[in-house]
Amino acid sequence: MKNVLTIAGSDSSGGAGIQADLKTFSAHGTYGMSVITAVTAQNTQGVLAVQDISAAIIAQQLEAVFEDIEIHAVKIGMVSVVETIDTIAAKLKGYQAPNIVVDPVMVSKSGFRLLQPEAQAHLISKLLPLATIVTPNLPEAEVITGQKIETFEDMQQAAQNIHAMGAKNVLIKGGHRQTDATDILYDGEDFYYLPSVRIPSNNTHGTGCSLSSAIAANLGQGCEIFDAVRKAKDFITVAIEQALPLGKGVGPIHHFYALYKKAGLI
Ligand SMILES: Nc1ncnc2c1ncn2[C@@H]1O[C@H](COP(=O)(O)OP(=O)(O)OP(=O)(O)O)[C@@H](O)[C@H]1O
Ligand SMILES: Cc1ncc(COP(=O)(O)O)c(N)n1
Repeated sequence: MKNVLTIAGSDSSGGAGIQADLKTFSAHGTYGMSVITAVTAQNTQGVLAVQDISAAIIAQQLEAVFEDIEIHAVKIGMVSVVETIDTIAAKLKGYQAPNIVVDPVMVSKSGFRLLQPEAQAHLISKLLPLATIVTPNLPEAEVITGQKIETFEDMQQAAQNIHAMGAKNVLIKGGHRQTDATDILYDGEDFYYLPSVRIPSNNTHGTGCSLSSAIAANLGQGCEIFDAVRKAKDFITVAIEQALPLGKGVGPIHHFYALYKKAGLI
């Protein structure tokens, strides 16, 4: 059994954040752990409030898990503020954490800001150089690079620019494209297209969180980067196809569909 850690915010409705990450780790047969950076009061309709956790408690959560349990991969999601980013960067460096997946969460699907504007540059300078892979969606890639992204060529250019900022691998996600949902992986040498049709679903809450967690679980289990991303893309596509129409807004995906199906439970 491999052990995977998520460092992220809590989503009370269970569709995104820590809850999505832990479900994804379980669905991949890994042992999941969590360091909570912020608590959000959130549901399928939006984010009502956020309370950031203090840097001291974040540091202690990190110490508690790293001092005790071997960690094979780490996923970083919502980091909110500058102090949180500094704490995470220092601790991950100190513990020489392997297989770090950075999901540069900035704004929720419902439009709520989950990363303070003054923390954006900090995320780029402190977390990207630690990343085995960084997984921006199109708006996040636009903020990180300062360029407009519309075409596949734009996505490739953005991936190269983000790679130059220190991330070993870059996955530009295509979930915000109009025509399809093709993602592009860049490993510093080659581009790999992960094509997908656009599934006409409203229930895509937490897709980015779950994809990055699936990549972390796959890396923790020993996959090479392309395989880790390809398997995660297959996982997320099925989970979106079988998404759950819960709540009055953007519902969650079905993390366990593939597992239940294999076990003959559905
Ligand atoms: N409608 C869709 N059909 C097929 N795949 C999708 C769809 N929406 C998202 N995806 C896929 O889900 C993954 C997450 O992409 P997306 O761009 O939605 O991330 P995100 O905006 O960071 O997600 P979130 O902020 O909801 O966590 C990508 O692999 C993307 O291609
Ligand atoms: C705690 C937390 N982390 C991340 C997201 C992004 O997910 P989405 O874009 O689907 O709202 C979120 N809504 N909440």
